[in-house]
Amino acid sequence: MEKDTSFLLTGIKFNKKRFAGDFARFKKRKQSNDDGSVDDLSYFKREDTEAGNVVVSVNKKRKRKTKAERVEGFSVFKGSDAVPVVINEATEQEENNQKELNRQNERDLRLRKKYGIHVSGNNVPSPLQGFAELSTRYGCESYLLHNLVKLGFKEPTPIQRQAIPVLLSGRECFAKAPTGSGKTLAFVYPMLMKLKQPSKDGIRAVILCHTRELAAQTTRECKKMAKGNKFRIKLMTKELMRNTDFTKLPCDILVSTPRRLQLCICKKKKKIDLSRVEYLVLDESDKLFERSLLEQTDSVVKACSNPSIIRSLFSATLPDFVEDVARTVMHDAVRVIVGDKNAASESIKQKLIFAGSEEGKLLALRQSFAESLNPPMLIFVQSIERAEELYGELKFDSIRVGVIHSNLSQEQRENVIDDFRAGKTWVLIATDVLGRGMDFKGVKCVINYDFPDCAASYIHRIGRSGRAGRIGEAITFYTEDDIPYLRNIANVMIASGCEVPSWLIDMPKKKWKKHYPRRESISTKPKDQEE
Ligand SMILES: Nc1ncnc2c1ncn2[C@@H]1O[C@H](COP(=O)(O)OP(=O)(O)OP(=O)(O)O)[C@@H](O)[C@H]1O
Repeated sequence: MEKDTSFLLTGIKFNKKRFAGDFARFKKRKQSNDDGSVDDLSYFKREDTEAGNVVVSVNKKRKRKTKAERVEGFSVFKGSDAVPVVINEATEQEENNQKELNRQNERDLRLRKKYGIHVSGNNVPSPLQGFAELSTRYGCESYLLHNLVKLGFKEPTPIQRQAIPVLLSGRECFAKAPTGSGKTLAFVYPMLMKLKQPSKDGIRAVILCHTRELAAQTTRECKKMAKGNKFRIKLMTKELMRNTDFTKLPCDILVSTPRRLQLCICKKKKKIDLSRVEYLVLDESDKLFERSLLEQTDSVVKACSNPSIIRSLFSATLPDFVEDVARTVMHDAVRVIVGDKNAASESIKQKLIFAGSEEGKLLALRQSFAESLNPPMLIFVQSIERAEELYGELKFDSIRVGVIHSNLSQEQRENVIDDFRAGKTWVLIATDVLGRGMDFKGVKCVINYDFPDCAASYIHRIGRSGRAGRIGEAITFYTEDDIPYLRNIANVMIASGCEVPSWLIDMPKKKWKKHYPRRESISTKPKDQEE
């Protein structure tokens, strides 16, 4: 007797030759249900009735397939005296299953409503009621649960409640949830659960991040979550690119920027092979689909050619064009949206301040430092040049200030981040290189010294504060040049539950193209005295 189908055949005589077609179909279906869930293994349950008859009951989650499957299943038992009994009991069982399914759907709806989760897609798996279900529903290994406890995570965040079961069910997914709401864990955790053990079968999972800083942070987070297992989790550094024979690289999870990975794909010799990648995550996916990164991202997506790959897209902003592009490559994906589509995190207090001129901005900034400096604090400007100018102005004030932008070397960038994390620097001036994804837990205030270039950029920048449910503050300076775009920020503020003055709501809407106006220099020193 075949091991796979033993539960179907016990106690009856089965002519395998005659019913080869049916047999093959059952076998095939069993193999395709490979999400490892307890439910799926018991897709067909064999139950012995008191009369010794065999009843085939169908798992509630596959209800839509029930009818067709049952009819085919019965053909297997043709000629058996027990058939009429089976039909009645099976019908009753089916009704019970339907009732249970309805109850489960109602529970799911209630839970999703409670946590502001919106889903679309076929047969979306139930959200998690708590982390304990990772073990009861999905057989999560205990070391992973221990790591959650060590990290101090008691309850899943809304995105974790829904995205984790989706990915564990082997479904592709695009997810949008507010900044600081735990999206990293939502994609790393199911990846670790599905990979199970380290293996030497080449690179099995890839996480793409738009900047080196975010890639480094994500690698660190992965390692924390995987502690206790010997997964090889690698960050694609310059050194790794230069000195590695990728045909021999032992690696389970690779974290990289698209540019670096593309260079390794295009190498002439010892190039990287991504054809066995089982999981691909595009973090900050809308950024990865922007023109500047699209070609590189596309090369990586193409190189991950495993037909059974599970891809997922995560971001706090998910414009329609990203969904449209994603839909062309993803199969039967589930869409998970937490909160309002164009909202910032609700735990951030948002303020707009009219500064009049460039000089006015600097005065307002110094005045706010004098009144109350609430470090650590991030200040965003629109260009590398302006970041250096502002740094030049503030570095002699009695505050500890740092600056970061893409013209610094990798080592300088790492040092600046380390100093900021360690509290050696109180105020960090940054371009949009730090605008997304970076998790500086304690940041209490973000200042948009220069108006952001689009609504998404605003949402991500201010989302560096108010993370993991903490209270944050965001102040945005604006000048005459920015006034036409104020209404767009007002829309985000309204969607995030902030109060907005009526004059702002009455302003006309303006289609927001990339807004980087020419601004006067920040520097107050005469040109000939600048260093
Ligand atoms: N279940 C949880 N309970 C408490 N804190 C959590 C939980 N999950 C994650 N966190 C913490 O929340 C913070 C934000 O998480 P993360 O960086 O993943 O946010 P994000 O949603 O990816 O934000 P962004 O959109 O800005 O990239 C981190 O410090 C993380 O450790």
